[in-house]
Amino acid sequence: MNTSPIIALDFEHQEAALSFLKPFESGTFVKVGMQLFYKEGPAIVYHLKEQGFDVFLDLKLHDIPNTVKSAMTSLASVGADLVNVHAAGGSFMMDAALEGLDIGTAAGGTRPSIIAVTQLTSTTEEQMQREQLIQTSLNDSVLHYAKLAQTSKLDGVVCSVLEAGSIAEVCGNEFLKVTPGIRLANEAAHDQKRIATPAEAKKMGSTHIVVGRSITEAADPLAAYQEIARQWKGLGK
Ligand SMILES: O=C(O)c1cc(=O)[nH]c(=O)n1[C@@H]1O[C@H](COP(=O)(O)O)[C@@H](O)[C@H]1O
Repeated sequence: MNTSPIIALDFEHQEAALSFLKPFESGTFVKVGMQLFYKEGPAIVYHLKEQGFDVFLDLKLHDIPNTVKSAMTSLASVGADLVNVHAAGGSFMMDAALEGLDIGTAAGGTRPSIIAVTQLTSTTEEQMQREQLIQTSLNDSVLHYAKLAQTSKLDGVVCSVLEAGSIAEVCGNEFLKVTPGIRLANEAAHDQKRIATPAEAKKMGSTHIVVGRSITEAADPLAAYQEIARQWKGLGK
């Protein structure tokens, strides 16, 4: 899979997203999340694929197994390269998600990769313990979800850079560690709590980084993307 930084297209509508992407080469990896998908539907993914972009469709499914299975059957035909669910939906739900994707992938077509969100990068250990009543460390909770996702034969997880190393030790280097919460040094964290730089992500075992506002809100988004990609390739701090 394309290992370029994944740009989170958190825009209000298709025109804004496509106009933002004009300076970017085809082959760039982009993420369509809830905001854009709920507004534009599958058409936004068709447009991006037509223009040669790789697409992570980030809808974070979390429901009973039967519902997630049928939803994944529908999503399989949208044409995304990567989709996700919440690991907290449980192993039966993750099994069902994969089954649904297999059913929905047209004969001979390529099944999108599927990953599970562990603990959101906006969650701290203290908040997890207090609100979710999980009494382990945050790292252990993320690792537990990663093992559960791997047992369900998912392709990897969404986690923060801080947990990527221990997941690599337990689940292997091939298992995807897709890490949002990326910020350049001295940038505002906004609502993110478990953050790291692209260079740290590279060192600590991420397989992919997801970057939104550091690129989309930059004065020169292409230059910001190129600097992030340079650090991510191990070419700078
Ligand atoms: O699944 C995700 O992509 C995701 C999971 C997670 O734990 N944290 C997280 O930030 N994300 C997404 O990654 C993007 C991060 O955006 P920025 O904080 O602007 O870089 C957003 O589109 C989030 O929806």
